[in-house]
Amino acid sequence: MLTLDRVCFYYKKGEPVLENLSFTVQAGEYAAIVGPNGCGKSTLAKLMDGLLLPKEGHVRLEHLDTSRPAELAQIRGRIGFVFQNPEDQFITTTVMDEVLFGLENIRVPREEMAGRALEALRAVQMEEHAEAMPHQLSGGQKQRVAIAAILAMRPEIIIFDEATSMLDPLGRKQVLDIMRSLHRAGMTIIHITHHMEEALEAKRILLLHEGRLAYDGDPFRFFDELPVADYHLELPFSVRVHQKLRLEAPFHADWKEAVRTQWPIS
Ligand SMILES: Nc1ncnc2c1ncn2[C@@H]1O[C@H](COP(=O)(O)OP(=O)(O)OP(=O)(O)O)[C@@H](O)[C@H]1O
Repeated sequence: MLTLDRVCFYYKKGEPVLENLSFTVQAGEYAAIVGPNGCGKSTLAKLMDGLLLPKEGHVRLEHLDTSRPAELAQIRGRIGFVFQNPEDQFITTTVMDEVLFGLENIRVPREEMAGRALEALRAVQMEEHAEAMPHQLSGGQKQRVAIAAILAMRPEIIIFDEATSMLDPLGRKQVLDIMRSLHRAGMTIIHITHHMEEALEAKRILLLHEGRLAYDGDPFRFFDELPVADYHLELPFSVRVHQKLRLEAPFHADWKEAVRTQWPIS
């Protein structure tokens, strides 16, 4: 359970980015965090992972608190972070080394390392590329390697911060499929995204607006009841079709009635 308790954050005093933010993400949840550009989504993600510390309030993973230096490393070990640009994370020369590097950092016993790395590469269908150079892979493959490097460390929560935004449709689909299957396997997924189609995948949507939570709940109610355009967000295609059909439903009802009166079944 990851809890934000009255979190306030600013980069520059007097210019708050997040104000008095409180919510809890339960183990096994799949939550999307959405909001207009610059509303503080990435800042929130970094606070959740302990990359940034709140100016006021607390971020806790169960009883561990990011503001206690002795507990921060434990929290960071239990939460994985996938960035927008996987290349920012690559520092070694092969895919396998990239995954092993993370394991070395968290001091996994040497005899366990190769097995864990292979298992993680298999989970993202990249084991055949273990000896490839990361920089020669496609965008989607690079992001899958970045995910494997995180998976090998066996986190409980993975935060995807705009992790699909640089990918082509196929790469995006592959990463979304991985997120879905990780969620099915019990992993807690926090997905920060601009893409409302992707947000629809989540079971819960949190909308950030002007440093506060403007919505926290079901994705269907979110798209149905909220003036989504007011937040500079686009409705997913499927929701637009659904709303259009619903608007036209009276016409269809009349049409059926007209058919029934014109050609009554005797
Ligand atoms: N390192 C930084 N130093 C100073 N200000 C920053 C820094 N990082 C972000 N900001 C500012 O904090 C605010 C929130 O930024 P953040 O990147 O968290 O928003 P976001 O919702 O993720 O944006 P986007 O959707 O454009 O990625 C913005 O006004 C941004 O300019």
